[in-house]
Amino acid sequence: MLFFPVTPFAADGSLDEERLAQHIDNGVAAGAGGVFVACGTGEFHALTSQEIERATRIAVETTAGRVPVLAAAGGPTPVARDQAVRVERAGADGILLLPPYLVTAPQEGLVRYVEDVTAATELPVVFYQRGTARLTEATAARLAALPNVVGLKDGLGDVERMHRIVRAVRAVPGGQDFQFFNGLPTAEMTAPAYRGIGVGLYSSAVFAFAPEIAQAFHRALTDGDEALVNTLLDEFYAPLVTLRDEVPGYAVALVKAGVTLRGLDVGGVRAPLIDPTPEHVARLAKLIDHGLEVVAA
Ligand SMILES: O=C([O-])C(=O)C[C@H](O)[C@@H](O)C(=O)[O-]
Repeated sequence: MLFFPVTPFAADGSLDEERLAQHIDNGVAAGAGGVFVACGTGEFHALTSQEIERATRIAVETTAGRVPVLAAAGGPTPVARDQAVRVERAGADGILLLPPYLVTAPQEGLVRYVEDVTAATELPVVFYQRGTARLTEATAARLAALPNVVGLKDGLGDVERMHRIVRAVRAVPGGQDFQFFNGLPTAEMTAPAYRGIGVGLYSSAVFAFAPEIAQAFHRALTDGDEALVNTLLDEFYAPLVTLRDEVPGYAVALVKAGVTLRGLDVGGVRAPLIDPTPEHVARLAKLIDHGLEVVAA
């Protein structure tokens, strides 16, 4: 299970370091195989580079070598290069590189962006295609051939594009070792389809607040327990996605509310996201209770 922790904020809006350490420790104890700190679920878009470095250091200290830690870098090229240097200095094992935003770049420019950022670090890098960064299979194969690019995480949900990318990268020498991740919001919902195109790894935001449910789903999918996969999709994940889709940004805000519901107060989200309404939190609480009942049965 790949764990994408939230970033807790204190009442004054600052990074709550103690709670971040506790949250990460809880996730590792619950069986996380890797920690991706300060990424999408961790409100990368709302953090300063100093906070990203600090959060990475906390993740490294808390995990203490038990599992690898990857941290985010992204945005404008110089900022992303600086963040790459910072997370390397903080002890991360790898980087999740988020794309530049506000621009639609040509394929050549995306390659140049990844080259420029990866040149600032020795760390292995996973590129996250989402938003306006949409790779062709030829570009993906070029990225996969770069010395420290080890993986591609997909946040677009264009299955045909991703299928073409997987096939193109796998066909080049060394491409068999390249890692693909399903990084869509509430990735379990698309996990069966992505397995079908050779993308077995996925990031689970649900793991952050209901590791029991995320683990049970992952086991059921791996073991071919279709009945449990379908029950969890129908009775937990699909209604969760319905709730998530009612307000933009809930893919993150609901996760944070879920962590607080499970007993660790991680505070609210930073603008421009908004916290779920009390009615939505109550719906989330019910869903979590039901999901836990299903996996305990
Ligand atoms: O960068 C991120 O935080 C993600 O993409 C991870 C999420 O875990 C996403 O896959 C989800 O919502 O399940």
